[in-house]
Amino acid sequence: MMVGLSFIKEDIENIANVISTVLNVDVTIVDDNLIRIAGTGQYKEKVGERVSEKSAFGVSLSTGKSFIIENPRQDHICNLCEIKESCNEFAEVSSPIKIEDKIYGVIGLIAFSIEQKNNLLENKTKLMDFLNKMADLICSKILAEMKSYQLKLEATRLQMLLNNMDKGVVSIDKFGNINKWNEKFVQIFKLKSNIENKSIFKILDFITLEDIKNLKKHKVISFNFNKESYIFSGICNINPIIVDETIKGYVLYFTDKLSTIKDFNKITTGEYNVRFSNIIGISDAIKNVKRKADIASKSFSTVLITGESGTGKELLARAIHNNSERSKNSFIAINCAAIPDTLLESELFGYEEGAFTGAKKGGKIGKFELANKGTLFLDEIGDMSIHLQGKLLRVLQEREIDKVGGSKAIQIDVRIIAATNKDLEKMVKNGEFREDLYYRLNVLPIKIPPLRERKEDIYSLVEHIITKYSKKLNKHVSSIDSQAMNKILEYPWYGNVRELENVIEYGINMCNTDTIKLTDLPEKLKCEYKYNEDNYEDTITPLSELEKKEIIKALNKFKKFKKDKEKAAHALGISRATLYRKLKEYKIVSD
Ligand SMILES: Nc1ncnc2c1ncn2[C@@H]1O[C@H](COP(=O)(O)OP(=O)(O)OP(=O)(O)O)[C@@H](O)[C@H]1O
Repeated sequence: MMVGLSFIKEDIENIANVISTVLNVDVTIVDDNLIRIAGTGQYKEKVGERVSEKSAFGVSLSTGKSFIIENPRQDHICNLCEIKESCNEFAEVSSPIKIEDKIYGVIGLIAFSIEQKNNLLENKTKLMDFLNKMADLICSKILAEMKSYQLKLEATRLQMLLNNMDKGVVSIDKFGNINKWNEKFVQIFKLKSNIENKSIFKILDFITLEDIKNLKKHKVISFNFNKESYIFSGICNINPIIVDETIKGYVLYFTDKLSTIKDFNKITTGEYNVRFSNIIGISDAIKNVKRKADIASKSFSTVLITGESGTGKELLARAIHNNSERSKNSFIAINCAAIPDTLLESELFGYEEGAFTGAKKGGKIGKFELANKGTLFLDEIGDMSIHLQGKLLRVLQEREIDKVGGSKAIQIDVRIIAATNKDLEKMVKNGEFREDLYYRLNVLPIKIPPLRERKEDIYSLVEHIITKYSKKLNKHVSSIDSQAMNKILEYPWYGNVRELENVIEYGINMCNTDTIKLTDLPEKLKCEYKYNEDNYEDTITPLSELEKKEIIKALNKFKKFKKDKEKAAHALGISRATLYRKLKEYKIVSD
């Protein structure tokens, strides 16, 4: 502990003056380094100088004892003193300032006249008593200083800890008045002026007295903070400070919703961390796709990925994002086909509180806002209604969004990657897709060819999928035999890599050795099922085979949706019961 007499210099000077006035003698006080820190009379000039170790002060400091030198120069204590000969003192008292065993300094009283000497010696006992009291006073000042120094140190440590947190933190009293906060809090809410004692409800309007009133357990609030054109979407945790069963206030901490989502994504699945190296394939076609994607990742321009279902469009979009400068921010994906048009609008753009009946309290943050500074992946863009296409076009042109029920536009910085398995050009010709939007999206087009056009990729994909699913299913399958592999190579893979994954997953489940055999594969692969685009027009395909093919196509198309069978049956124009009967009839395995 670094506290010494010099910390309470002002108090020491006052005490020295008091003693001097009361006793009519000169007073000098030295610290534990024998530095004079206070002095009256002729010692005033000598403050700051060091006193000799061999002086009476030095002896008091080293022995912890009090002395009264009645006859300076003759007293045995003066024997060693270097300035003995020039000493003009008439008497001296020196008394150590002690707290337990630690000596902090010495108080000295000096008489420079016979009168002062008599004064000192006549009241010897009272004097020592008074000096001890003064020493005690100094000690209590030192202890108080130590305490406040410790508190200051503790407070600085705590503030440093708080400032180094990645969360914004603020503490308020039970009426909502701010008393402590960290730098991050000021940063995330862009606060400028001093906020001490200000009401949290005025600064952050998403928190109300109702939120904290009588709150005994912790509570979480999801919020959107909007200030000028700045948007911050986050999560606020409110924790009561309870001392002796009474609520004394609350500590609130704030986290960024994006980072929470990102952390969640990172934790729950490795898929979100896709790199180009995770896109498997050796064909020129896939190499070309990767080359274009690499270029796209270094640009801000909109990317349009086309390809049949299951070719890896989303995988590629994630890899582009992760390889781009935006990788530290969110990748938000939305499937435009999976959400009804009315809902899609609020999913994309969000809405303000009270925008319509049933609008949630606090409003809703749209995907565009969520993806701010990151990437928004608009999957199945071909399924977006003409009405929303218009709105999207405006966002792409203006780089700002209008929330439903919102009064002002919000600036956004989002990189768009769109994807579709539809022929957008054809849709444009048919008036189903806005031409202007098509050109806005198609800045950097990347087409992923279907798997059947790059069969050489199948080997490495199969190997990759076996490893992935073996691990996932906790099985020890490591290879596939040539008969099974040949069937896989022959199969047309309308569902592309997703279908290949399903088949291999099925095979691994069925397999009871370390090698997948033909018998482990689903029935659909074992029947003669040839697809030849060149002579497709001449070949007559039995109707049953066509039917089977369309059923498989429909199953694959709707596989990842809820109620997939119902959707497939609807698309095929048959009932669900008929679909199940046909699955049985054609021995189509489907989960
Ligand atoms: N080249 C590849 N390497 C490794 N895995 C792949 C590859 N292509 C696709 N996949 C895998 O296939 C599955 C389907 O991919 P993804 O969902 O990206 O396809 P998609 O084209 O977006 O499909 P849809 O159009 O139906 O949404 C995923 O599990 C993905 O990991």
